[in-house]
Amino acid sequence: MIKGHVALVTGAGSGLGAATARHLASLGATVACIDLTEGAAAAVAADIGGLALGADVSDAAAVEAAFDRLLEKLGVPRVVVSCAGIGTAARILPRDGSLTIGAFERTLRVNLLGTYTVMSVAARAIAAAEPLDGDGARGVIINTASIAYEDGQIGQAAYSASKGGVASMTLPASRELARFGIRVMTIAPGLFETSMSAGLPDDVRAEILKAVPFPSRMGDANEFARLVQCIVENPMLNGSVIRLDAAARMPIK
Ligand SMILES: NC(=O)c1ccc[n+]([C@@H]2O[C@H](COP(=O)([O-])OP(=O)(O)OC[C@H]3O[C@@H](n4cnc5c(N)ncnc54)[C@H](O)[C@@H]3O)[C@@H](O)[C@H]2O)c1
Ligand SMILES: C[C@]12CC(=O)[C@H]3[C@@H](CCC4=CC(=O)CC[C@@]43C)[C@@H]1CC[C@@H]2C(=O)CO
Repeated sequence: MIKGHVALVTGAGSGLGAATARHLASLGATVACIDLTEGAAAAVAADIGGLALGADVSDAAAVEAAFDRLLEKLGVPRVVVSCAGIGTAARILPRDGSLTIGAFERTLRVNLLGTYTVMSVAARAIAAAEPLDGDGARGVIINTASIAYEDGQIGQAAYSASKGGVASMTLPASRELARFGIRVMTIAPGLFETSMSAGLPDDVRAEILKAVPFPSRMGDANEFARLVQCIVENPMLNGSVIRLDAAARMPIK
């Protein structure tokens, strides 16, 4: 379902998404790269002979328009990987007494609604495509949560809620889309070396790394991409959330 097929990666302009787009291309897929930062998506797409699409995944109309262009240019993607997301630091009761409801809403809109929107638009197209094998497989959708969905730290209520929603969608989505031959899986990464984690203060990063048993280091984005490949290539992986975290359990803050 990779070599000779079309794949779609959101958040492909950076980090885990960019590594995944590159890896799928190296395995013979033609990859559409969606990102809010179209220039970043274009740089990756240019490197891998793919298609760059600028879209805000929290904007359903923008996602549909991007997907229409994808269908026109490349055809139906059989592998869809949602990496687009934001890391939000927002306490419920910040010291300045402000309310952080706007930060919560934005985080949920991008990380949860955006993931649902891409999954919905993609599933509609994949369900109408021809089956690829004797099982009747038509495609696989891989979403990205975070170990924060289970080990959320102080200041991560919004982020953890958004990732908890992504994780919780996995089983019902896989159950519903099974009849169309579409698998749904979620990866919950620990701490990986990307632009997003670069925003971690050094003391916070050091505390998190102390809680990473082995290998006690930040993950490499290519290690995330290799798990995507494993999921695509193993048809028995469906409806599950896989923690990719070196046995990490994040500390309280
Ligand atoms: N890096 C980590 O340690 C880590 C750990 C756990 C989970 N994650 C998750 O992995 C995913 C990828 O994160 P990353 O570390 O590669 O971050 P990153 O910031 O390097 O890449 C995220 C990409 O998503 C894009 N994006 C953000 N909002 C968007 C939107 N509304 N529409 C379209 N594109 C949008 C950004 O422009 C960026 O290119 C995110 O969902 C993140 O929450 C990351
Ligand atoms: C998202 C994640 C954990 C966090 O909450 C941080 C984020 C990087 C930017 C941040 C700086 C802070 O001072 C507060 C925390 C946070 C929002 C981290 C990037 C990846 C981390 C993750 O998801 C671990 O699984």
